[in-house]
Amino acid sequence: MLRITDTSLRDGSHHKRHQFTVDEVTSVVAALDEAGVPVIEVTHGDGLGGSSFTYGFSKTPEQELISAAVRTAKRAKIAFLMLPGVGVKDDILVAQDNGASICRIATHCTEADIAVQHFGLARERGLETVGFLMMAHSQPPEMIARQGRIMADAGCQCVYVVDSAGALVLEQVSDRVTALIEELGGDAEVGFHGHENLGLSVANSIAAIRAGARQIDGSARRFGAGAGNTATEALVGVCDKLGIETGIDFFKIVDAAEDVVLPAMPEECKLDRMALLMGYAGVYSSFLKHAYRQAERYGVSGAEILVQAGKRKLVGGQEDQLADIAITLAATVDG
Ligand SMILES: C[C@H](O)CC(=O)C(=O)O
Ligand SMILES: [Mn+2]
Repeated sequence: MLRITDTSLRDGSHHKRHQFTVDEVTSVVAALDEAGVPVIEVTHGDGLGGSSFTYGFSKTPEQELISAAVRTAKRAKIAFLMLPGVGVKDDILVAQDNGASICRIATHCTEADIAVQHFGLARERGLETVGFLMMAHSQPPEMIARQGRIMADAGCQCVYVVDSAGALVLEQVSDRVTALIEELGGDAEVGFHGHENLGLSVANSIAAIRAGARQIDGSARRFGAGAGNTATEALVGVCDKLGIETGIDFFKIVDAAEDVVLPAMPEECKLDRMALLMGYAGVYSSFLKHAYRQAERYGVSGAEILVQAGKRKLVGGQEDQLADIAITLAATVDG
């Protein structure tokens, strides 16, 4: 059976500027769990320890949100995300003490080696592990495969191709999934995490599944960074039609997305000019809200900030450079 992880309570945190409340998390987890979603990810958008000046402060401490999710879920496992250096090893232990059972560790797709200790610790403590190779569009399949090998050797049980910029197009997804499967040869499963910036997240997820991916991320109502993620409810419907078993009830997930998740969103995730530009220029989806903020602050074009971010090939963690770009643009306009 295909395993779908719903990440609306983690990737959606970017879209909500990390303002989730315990009540929202409780109602979303209850609805997703009732629909049969097997894994629900809950964390600050930038993972454990993300609440900061760089990424934006959380309204509610994420460990409280994780505890609330664990208390609420009757069947679903609760996962958390961590980026080595943003979160630290102790954060993993606290999340486990709070009842989370899946540790998802994300690195830029050329830097898997920074996660070796974290995978080791997670496995030693009996956590299930998932590895995220972020910005996977920026490297060819062979590099993704090499980096996946580092993660698997460190104890990662499922390596994800993460299309952080929503920039991958169909075969570019399956090529990367195939390269990973060939490299890992059963040492770890392969997964896919999509973004909707070029309108392809469901199609890309199906391409990944057809290439052999066994775990796929969705977000109910696409609640995620940029134009959002693969809509869990749409993915479930498409899988039903293709005879791919997910264990999720289509009618219940459609209701959950509309009646419970949508009210927790500040607004729908839009496939608008800014989001399309991100997919086209290969810009990290989580930069969207930061680009809006810097555009407003310095009176410059948000779209131009994103284009420049693409030219500079910025990666997650370089959010401060968006301010730098905005200041440079403002100086150019003034001069
Ligand atoms: C920390 C990022 O938001 C992880 C992610 O969801 C992505 O790269 O996409
Ligand atoms: Mn994402």
